[in-house]
Formats: sequence, structure tokens, C-alpha cells
Amino acid sequence: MEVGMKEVWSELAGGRGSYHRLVCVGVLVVSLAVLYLKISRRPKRNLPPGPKGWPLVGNLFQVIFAGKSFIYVVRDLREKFGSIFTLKMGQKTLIIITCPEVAHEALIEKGTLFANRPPDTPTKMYFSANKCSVNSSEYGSVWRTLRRNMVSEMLSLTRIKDFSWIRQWAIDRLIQRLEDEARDNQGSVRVLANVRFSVFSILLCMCFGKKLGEDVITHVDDVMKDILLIVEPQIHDFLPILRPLFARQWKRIKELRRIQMDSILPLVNTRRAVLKAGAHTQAGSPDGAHAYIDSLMNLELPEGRGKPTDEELVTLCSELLTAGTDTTSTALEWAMLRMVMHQDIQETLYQEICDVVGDRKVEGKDIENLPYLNAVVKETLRRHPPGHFVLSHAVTQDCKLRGYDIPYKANVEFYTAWMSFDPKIWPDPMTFNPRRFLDPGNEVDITGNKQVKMMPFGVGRRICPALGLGTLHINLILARMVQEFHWSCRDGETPDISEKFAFTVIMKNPLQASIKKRSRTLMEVKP
Ligand code: HEM
Repeated sequence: MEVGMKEVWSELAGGRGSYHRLVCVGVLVVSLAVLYLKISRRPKRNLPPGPKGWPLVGNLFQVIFAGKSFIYVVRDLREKFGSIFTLKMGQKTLIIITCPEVAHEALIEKGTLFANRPPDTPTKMYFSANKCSVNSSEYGSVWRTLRRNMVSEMLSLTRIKDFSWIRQWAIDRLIQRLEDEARDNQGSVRVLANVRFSVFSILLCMCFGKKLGEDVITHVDDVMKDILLIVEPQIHDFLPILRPLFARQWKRIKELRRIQMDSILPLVNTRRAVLKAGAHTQAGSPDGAHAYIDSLMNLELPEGRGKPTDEELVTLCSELLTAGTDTTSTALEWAMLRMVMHQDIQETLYQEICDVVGDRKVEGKDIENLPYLNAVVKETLRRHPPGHFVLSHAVTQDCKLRGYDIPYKANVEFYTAWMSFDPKIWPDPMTFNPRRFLDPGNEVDITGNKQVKMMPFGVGRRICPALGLGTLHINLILARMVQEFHWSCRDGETPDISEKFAFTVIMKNPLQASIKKRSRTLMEVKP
């Protein structure tokens, strides 16, 4: 969450005449006074403790001027306020939960109460076609219908198997891209850019059931990246009275939505035409594969909403791309950094792959027989969780947690990174050690049903529905990259482990590594 003040000052001080400025300041003062009267008449609630804030704006400016990302502000506040505290961000109340026991109580023991999502910002509302997506919809019948459809049509074991040809095609292309890039750059490759492209290709092709060209994939990916930036919260999302000052931003938001519609709707319409002509049922047809979009086009939404509109279809396809790309590729970049830093771990992993898989390419079905690989992936998700928070939660009605009031409409935020670094749960937590997952008695239930120890996918009713697919992608891509190449630091470089907050927590300096093709010749896997 990055909230900028620059825009406010530039609007107030901008060259649009002193009359306009006077009116703006007048509106601001009157609105603040009205707001203050409203707030001061509300009955007092017993919220969790938190840093003292200013009247009306609460802790908003303390966060903005802290000079660091929101995740680091929260990390520091946790030291002072512990497992549950409150931040007042303008008109929004944020309840922040930082310890596994309280997270378990909220998300598992009181799971239905805490399964809601808070009201969205106007920008998010616009891109989500009024909350018509699994991740944004409120806990209720629309969410249930959309989530059930996503799980059965995309994420069930059968569907994951059906899509294996897409994974094989995209990962083969990734290996080729890495080889080409290394040839042109003295053996060096960019990890995140290449892996990200591969993961995005898999998800986009799963949506539309066919291999798409590199130009189409790149274009849609670029649009989605722009959208991620524009939906970041802005100061007027916390102080809505400032909204009129940002009227010009709406032009850009609407323009971007139009570009998104123009890039994804043609793919929807092409598939519509294929279904209408029955081309997908003809034997040997390139359009014969299953596609997520087919299920969405035929879905009956509850509450008499009928089938999804074009706007809603574009939102529903986009959510899959946004939710699955950065999370998976960030984890892979951190995993590769660890391969480069710890040659012994890379060698053990390579040996396991040789022993179990032999001379053919690793496939999805091999993953369950590669325990060390699984341990490396779990340790990566523990030590470098792609998100330091899960998505914002809310309660379905006013309730209590640990004796405190949790108001309906407050954002309930789970700061999950700390849980993976807690020395009471994880001995020597900052050391990267996959073996901790192999020691008997150290099994970790990543769904957190019995006990929360780490929650990279969230826990409870809103747990990531793609936990299985996401971990399969990380395991498979990592295994193939280690099977095909030996990875090391570029000459004279020491790996830099610093992180930075983007949509996920990524490497501050994107990893560039040296690769060398392994000498074993791999056999083609028969489709
Ligand atoms: C390593 C990969 C991934 C990680 C670490 C991850 C993590 C998460 C997290 C932390 C949440 C929020 C849980 C909460 O709010 O409590 C989430 C939700 C979600 N994820 Fe994932 N995810 C990954 C991959 C994917 C993929 C590949 C897809 C789609 C194919 C996906 C689709 C979703 C959806 C739709 C939700 C919203 C669930 C709901 O609100 O009911 N994720 N994910």
C-alpha cells in the first residue's frame, strides 16, 4: 500500500486560478468539520490498541511520511503493539493481526464471521465490475458460485491434468528462451522476466483453451501490469472528501479499462464463435481443449443476475491472471536465488531429479515423488512469502476477537510474513534450510486447519483456491530449470537478498544468473 501526497499538493497549488483553490480549501474545511461532528457523536468502541493518531486523519500521515512501505511500517508497529492492533487511516479502520494463534481464531474458529471482504475503493470497484470476481465478492451466494466454478473448471485434479499440455508447451518455451538469452548475453539470464512470461502464458492459455502467440500474451500482460499499478490505494481512498481533486485520474482509469476490454474481449469472442460453430467438438480440432472461459459463459449467477456480461467475463478472466502470475513467479525468483546461493542444495535437488526421473523431462506426475523438491518449495514460501499480507478481510457483522470490538466494514489485515519468521515456531528462522520440512514430526499443514505455522496461501474459507495449481507450477518450473541448467552467480557478483514491495515482495535487484546446459540429453515426453 503506497499512498502519495504529491498529487494533493499539486492539485491545490496548481495553476488553475486562485478562485478554484479557494473553493477547494473551503470545501475541505467544511467537510472536515462535518466529518468531525459525525465521528465525535459515535458511541466509543473497544478497538485493539494502536498508535495515537491525529483528529480525522488518524495515522494516515504518519504512515505516508514514514518513508517506507506499509509492510515495513506494520513490521515495526508489531514490535510495539504485538499480535493485534488498530491503525486509523483517514476514514478507514484497519485491524492488523500478526500472530498465528489470533489468525487461527479468526479465520478457522470464527471462519464464517471473518470470511468477508471490505468495501472496495472506487477504482477497484470499477475494474472488478462491481465485485464480480472470486477474490473481491462479499461472502455470500455470488462468491460461492464463482469460487465453486473456478475450482471445478480450472483447479480440480482432473482439470489440472487436462491442462498438462499447456504446461509442457510453456515450460519448453521457457527453457528455449533461457538458452537463447544466455547465448546472446555471455551465459547470463534474467530470471523473473522469463519465468513471469511463462507463468502468464500458462494461465492465459488455460483461460482460452489454446496456445496463443507471443505478441498477444505480451500485450495482455502489459495491460495487466498497468492495472496493478493503478488500483494501488491513493490518499483519497482514505479521505473520500478529497476525491473531487482527483477527477482527472478517472480519465486514465476509464481509458485503461477500455484497453483491457479491447485486449481480452476479442479472445472471448473468438472462443464464443468456436463454441457456436461446434468446432471444439470436432475430432483433432486445435480448439478441442477445455477452456475456463467456456464455463464462465454458461454460468448462471445467483440473485437473478443471469449469465455474466462481457464486462464481467473480462474481469473474471483477468482475476485469474492477476492472482496467479506475480505470486508464482516471485516465489520462483526467490527459489532460483537460493539455488545460486546454496550450490549444495541445488546439487541435492539435481541428484534427486536424476535418481527419480532419469533421462526424461520432469512431468507433473513426478512431483509427488520428489520430497526434497517439495521441501525446497515449502522453505521458499516460508522464508520468502510472495505476499506479506493476505488479501484484506472483513467481518460479516460486528463481533469480538480477543475481547476487542471488530466493526463491520473495518479492514481486517493479516500480516503473515512474521508468522514464518517467528523463532518460537521456526528454529533459526532466517536460515534457508529445506531439510526442516523433511525431519520426521515436522510436517506442516499449509492449510492451517489444525494450527497456523505459515500461511502463504491464507487459511480458512478464503484460502487460495489454487494452492494445488500454484505449488505445482513452482515445483515443476523449478525442477525443469534445475534439470536443464546448472545455475550460478555471474562472475564477481554476490547475490543481493534485499527485497522491495511491488504487488508482491520481490527482489530489490532482479536476479540475473549464469546458466550452463547440463550434459545429460533429455528425452521428449510423449503427450
Ligand atoms: C504461489 C502461488 C500463489 C500464492 C502464494 C497465492 C496466495 C494467495 C493468497 C495469500 C490469497 C488470499 C487469501 C485470503 O484472502 O485469505 C489468495 C487468494 C486467491 N488466489 Fe491465490 N496464490 C497463488 C496462486 C494462485 C493462482 C495460480 C490462482 C489462479 C489460478 C490464484 C487465485 C486466487 C483467487 C481467485 C483468490 C481469492 C480467493 C477468495 O477470495 O475466495 N492464486 N491467493
